[in-house]
Amino acid sequence: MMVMGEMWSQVGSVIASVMFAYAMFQQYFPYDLRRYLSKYTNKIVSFVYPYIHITFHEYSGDRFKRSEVYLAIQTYLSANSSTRAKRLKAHDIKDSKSLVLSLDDNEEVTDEFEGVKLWWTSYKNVPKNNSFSWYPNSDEKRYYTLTFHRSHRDLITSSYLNHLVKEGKGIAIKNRQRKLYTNGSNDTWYGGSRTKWSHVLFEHPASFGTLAMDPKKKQEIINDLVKFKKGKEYYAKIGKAWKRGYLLYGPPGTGKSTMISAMANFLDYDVYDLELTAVKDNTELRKLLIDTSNKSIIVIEDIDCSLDLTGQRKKEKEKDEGEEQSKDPLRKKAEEEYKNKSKVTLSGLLNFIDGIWSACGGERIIVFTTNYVDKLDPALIRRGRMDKHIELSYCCFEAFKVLAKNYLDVESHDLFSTIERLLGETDMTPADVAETLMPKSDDEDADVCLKNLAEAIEKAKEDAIRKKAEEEEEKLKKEEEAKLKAEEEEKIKAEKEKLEREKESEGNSSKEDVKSNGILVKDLKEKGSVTT
Ligand SMILES: Nc1ncnc2c1ncn2[C@@H]1O[C@H](COP(=O)(O)OP(=O)(O)OP(=O)(O)O)[C@@H](O)[C@H]1O
Ligand SMILES: [Mg+2]
Repeated sequence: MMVMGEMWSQVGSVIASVMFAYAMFQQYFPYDLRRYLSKYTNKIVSFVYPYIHITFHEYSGDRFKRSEVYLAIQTYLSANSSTRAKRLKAHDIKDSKSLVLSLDDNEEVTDEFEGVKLWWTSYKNVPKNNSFSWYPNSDEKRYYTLTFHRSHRDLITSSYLNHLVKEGKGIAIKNRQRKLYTNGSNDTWYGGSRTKWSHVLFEHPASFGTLAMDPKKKQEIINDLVKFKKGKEYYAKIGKAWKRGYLLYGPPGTGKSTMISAMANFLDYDVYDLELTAVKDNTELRKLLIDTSNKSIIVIEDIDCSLDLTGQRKKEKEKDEGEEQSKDPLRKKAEEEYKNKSKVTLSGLLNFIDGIWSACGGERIIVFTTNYVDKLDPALIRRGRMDKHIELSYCCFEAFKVLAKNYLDVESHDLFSTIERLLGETDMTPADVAETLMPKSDDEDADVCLKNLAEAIEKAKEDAIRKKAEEEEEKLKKEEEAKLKAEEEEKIKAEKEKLEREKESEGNSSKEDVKSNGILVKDLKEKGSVTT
């Protein structure tokens, strides 16, 4: 026992001496000398140490975009090596059924390729931070290191890495879960800044089958999307970035947002819901764009609420519409928020849409929605930017038939002709029609719901007539008031003019007197009866 104790104390003192010597070396040897020595040490080490390391960082360049190779390695290792690793990280829940596992930080696994053994290690670098924080550091750098014997250099660098990236991407496509991304505020609650997009799984059930609109128009949109999806070579041939812009416009509740979901499901794309008011400036907008993936739809909803984007025309119209806009508190609030927070400009947004950055990756669809198409700057929605303009309007009979089939599973009914006539006479949004068609209890069957709808449209029609009459009355009243006001003003003006004229004529007559007096004085002077 004594011998063991002595041995440990000797080991301890050797370690202490080595550390002391190393500290002295660090402190007293000049940097250049240390670098020189380490160069030769590395050479000697590589002579006796036959392994090669390759490092794959998560972010290449200026942390603009996650490296695709890194992601492919992550997927490959998750699929192939997670059974062998001892420490794993559990990720997203796939289809809400199973966990996705990947290597934990600083964990090592082995892989084999054509009989050659290799080692993969995952690392996380946390930069030294002087201030203490309980919360995760946003500047963490992750990377994988691949280690293999130098005799297999060719096999690994040419065949293995290609095989790995291909496999990784293949697995990613197979496991692909569509996501709905959104850009919140880039400051987290603990003060750090993290990746700008955050996501949830995209699970909206809308499809073109359930979308209520004119079938011809619907088919046209579907054809357009199919052509776009298959158009990689065509776009390359004509020298255009592989992207397409859609402008969806129409009153609230006509299915603009629903159509975006239907498009995403049809194309099997991710959705990036871009909240412009949360984007600090044009640079951040560009960064967000670069950080979107291929096969995605980038959506900016209610683009008219972004004040500055309406450009010059807005300023001209401002006076006329100021009154009307200030009536809508929600709109006013959104506009104020935008004014306070965001410095994105119209030209920044135009660059976002068709600048050179938009070409990286390709296969992207950009969708704008608005309730007020006339208020947008023409530059923003011209063809080439917003290639296809789609109007979503009030519910027509064809659209109603789709809703009746969806909500009640009914394709024909006695009330259909009445509903067709009524829908032709009044405006009702698909959202209102859908809501009325939805059974509210188990007792409500198709007959009840359709009857409810007919009544609702009838009522909407009466309301519309009453509203129109009221508006007409209001208009007449205003016109009458304006007329009276104009007459009053005219009267006052005439009165004023009369007074001025009178004053003038009074002035003139006194001038005449002076003038005639002057003549009189002149005459008398000439006659010598007045002396000066
Ligand atoms: N054309 C439609 N086809 C099927 N359902 C529709 C349609 N339009 C509206 N709806 C129904 O009404 C609801 C509201 O529609 P949606 O959110 O798509 O309207 P919107 O045009 O985006 O309105 P807003 O301009 O207010 O954003 C949807 O959840 C959907 O159930
Ligand atoms: Mg909407």
